[in-house]
Amino acid sequence: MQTNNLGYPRIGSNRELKKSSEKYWAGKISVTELIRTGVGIRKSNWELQKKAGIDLIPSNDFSFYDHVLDMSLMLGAIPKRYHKVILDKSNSEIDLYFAMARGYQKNNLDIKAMEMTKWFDTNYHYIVPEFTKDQKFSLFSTKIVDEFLEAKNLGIQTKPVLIGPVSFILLGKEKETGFHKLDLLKNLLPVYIDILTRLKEAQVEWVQFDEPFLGLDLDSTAKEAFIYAYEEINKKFPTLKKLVATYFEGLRDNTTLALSLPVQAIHLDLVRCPQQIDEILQKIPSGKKLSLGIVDGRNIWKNNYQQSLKTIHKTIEKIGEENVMIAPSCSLIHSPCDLDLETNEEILTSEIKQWMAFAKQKIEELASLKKLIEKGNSEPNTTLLKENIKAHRNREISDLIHDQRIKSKITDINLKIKRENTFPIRKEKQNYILQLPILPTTTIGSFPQTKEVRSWRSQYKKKQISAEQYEQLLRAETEKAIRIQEKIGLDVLVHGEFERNDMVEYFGEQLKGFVFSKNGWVQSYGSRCVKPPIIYGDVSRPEPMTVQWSSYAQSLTDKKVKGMLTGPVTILQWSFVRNDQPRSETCNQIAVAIKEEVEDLEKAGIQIIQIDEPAIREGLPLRKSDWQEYLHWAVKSFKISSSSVKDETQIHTHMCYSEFNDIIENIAEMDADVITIECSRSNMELLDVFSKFNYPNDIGPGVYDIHSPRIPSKEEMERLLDKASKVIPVERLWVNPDCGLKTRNWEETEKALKEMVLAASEMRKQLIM
Ligand SMILES: CN1c2c(nc(N)[nH]c2=O)NC[C@@H]1CNc1ccc(C(=O)N[C@@H](CCC(=O)N[C@@H](CCC(=O)N[C@@H](CCC(=O)O)C(=O)O)C(=O)O)C(=O)O)cc1
Ligand SMILES: N[C@@H](CCS)C(=O)O
Ligand SMILES: [Zn+2]
Repeated sequence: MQTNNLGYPRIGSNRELKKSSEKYWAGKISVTELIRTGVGIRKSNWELQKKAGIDLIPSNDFSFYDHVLDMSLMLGAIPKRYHKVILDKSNSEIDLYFAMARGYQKNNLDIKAMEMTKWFDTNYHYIVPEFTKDQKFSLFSTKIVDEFLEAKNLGIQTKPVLIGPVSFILLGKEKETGFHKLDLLKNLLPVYIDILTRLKEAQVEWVQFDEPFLGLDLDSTAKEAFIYAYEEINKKFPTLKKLVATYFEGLRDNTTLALSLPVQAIHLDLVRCPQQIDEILQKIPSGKKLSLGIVDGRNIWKNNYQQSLKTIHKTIEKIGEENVMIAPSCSLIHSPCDLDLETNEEILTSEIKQWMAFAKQKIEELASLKKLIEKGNSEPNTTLLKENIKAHRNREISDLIHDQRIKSKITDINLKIKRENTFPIRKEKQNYILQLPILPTTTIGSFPQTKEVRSWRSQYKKKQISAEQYEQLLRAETEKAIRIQEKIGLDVLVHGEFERNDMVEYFGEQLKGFVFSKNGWVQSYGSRCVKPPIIYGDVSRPEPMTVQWSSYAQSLTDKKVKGMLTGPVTILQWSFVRNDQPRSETCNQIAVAIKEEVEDLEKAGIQIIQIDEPAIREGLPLRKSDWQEYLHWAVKSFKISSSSVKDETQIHTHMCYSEFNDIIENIAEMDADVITIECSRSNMELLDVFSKFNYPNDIGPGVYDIHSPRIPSKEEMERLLDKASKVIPVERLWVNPDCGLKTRNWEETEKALKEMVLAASEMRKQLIM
């Protein structure tokens, strides 16, 4: 039996990659230094896995920004607009790469970044490959071969990882009409053959092809594409060991297809879909290897050895030990690096820590399971097993987890899940109270999280400044934000969220049932990381969480200040969630906590409250047949949090990164008085579905992209508003950016918002004429 890893976190255990990349972008270090950081991270990752005893160690799992973008570069899928970047001789391959990821504004060039979207149902974002009708592919980057040789020079034989040809195409977007992206497969395969030829020459033994789409609903064209692609590859490389990795879902109706592919091994996600193993074992052709994804790559809980051993033994019995690999369920890029770095008892107590495993510990778990299989119950293996059983038993009976009062709150039949009156009645009452102009202007909540703001928090956490000093600094920053918003002329103000390290972590820190890591960073996109809170027990709200900030901001101005909360589904989705009860139950508990906060904000006189739910779409199961069950509890949780206010209180929600076509009815069912959405990058196309469905409530389509430092002009926003007003009646339109402004600086923010307010007033004038 072999241990197999699908991918290791590439940010470095102290976020070395983030720090280095940001310095490189700021011109503070050279390309050589940046590359050196990459070399260091790869070396340490490979050595760690080798030392732990992993048999199949991945290479090419490192990326300077995103592994899908790496593939586009490798395959020469470089959109024409970036070709000018290569023509500038002072630029290297990595500058072209970053231009595609982040846009390029230099030397009289102004090129927008490629689109970014969510990686399946995770909080990781990838750069979307772009395809044209006459798309050509050719080997552009040899990174995969170079990194294999780099490891080999260190004496480590690795298994290069790449995205399989079908998933690569399915991840991309057709930038023109008149063709189907899978038509491109025939042109793409010769480049895969070229890469595999070079890898074979370099004496690669195993190659991992990631094909996560095998876990999704596939039409017949996609199914045929899988067969065609792997038959073509196998014709050329019959003896090269090919492992097709599936993850994030079970194979279900694609089982026969996946097992029929002419490859030596298939990887299964047995955490998401443990039950698939029985069908697979019945259908697997003899001699094919199975990689059992039994260690959870998406969560931080310790593996249950007894359960894993049962699955491994069952598989060995059926297909023989020589055909079995054990692995994490998916790449470990979704796990934080190393639990051993969590040494602060005040942040993470040893009682809870003993229930957990980060990436390094998951690697060690695989090695331990292998020992337990190979050497049976002899010492020291019995100790390994006993310790694991003890940790699980300790968690099961811990007093920290269960709270009967919380359990009864969520089953309370008096819990309101519907507003008192319908939207038209509420709107009339809100108009009367709020007295807002037509096309009201607002922002999504956060204002620049400057270096200073972050360093105050860091000093406060390190006890270098007192709680009073920290609060005073944040109050001053909040007042500054209020004055700036007043000067710009926005209609509905926000307090700016300066007190928040992150829109989820901040709430987690104040809720019971959550713990935190100090260094448990996970890549979100490029150099941006998040530190997901860990939900270990029943969730409740001991005290108000945001009321003092919203009330303070409201006390500074006559304009309305919007209260700002993160919704239950987003808190759930962007946390590591307990695995001892259904997610829906945890979500309901968070919903009750948010409801209590909403009620306290209302009592404190806050008349507009926004409950952000940017992750509601991301949480949608990958298989359509599972959608309704999820949507039922997700929407209900939002409604629990938002329905107990009076008609006059205006509830907003905000969603970014969302493709609403499939779920528009459920969005309508959430019944927020106002929804703000990301829209500018799609040129308002996202609004079509709201219009087609006759979405009944108010909408604020984002009129500019906050991910870019570019300042939008008044005219371009007017054009977008004009376009929006053709599909949504102006009485129901709001004017706002796409998302929060925390990643921008003040200069960009002020300039862009001034233009936005001017665009709105221009539109109002035209309406009067
Ligand atoms: C809206 N988005 C979010 C997602 N998920 C979340 N959990 N939160 C989100 O907001 N998913 C979808 C999108 C993804 N977008 C982003 C955007 C920006 C970031 C980001 O900027 N991340 C920061 C880390 C933010 C944070 O937690 N900051 C902390 C700690 C800051 C820190 O590094 N401190 C230093 C010391 C600093 C000093 O002394 O000057 C340290 O601890 O070493 C804070 O502000 O306190 C990032 O840096 O990557 C993420 C996702
Ligand atoms: N209120 C949050 C939402 C981000 S999705 C912000 O403005 O950053
Ligand atoms: Zn957003």
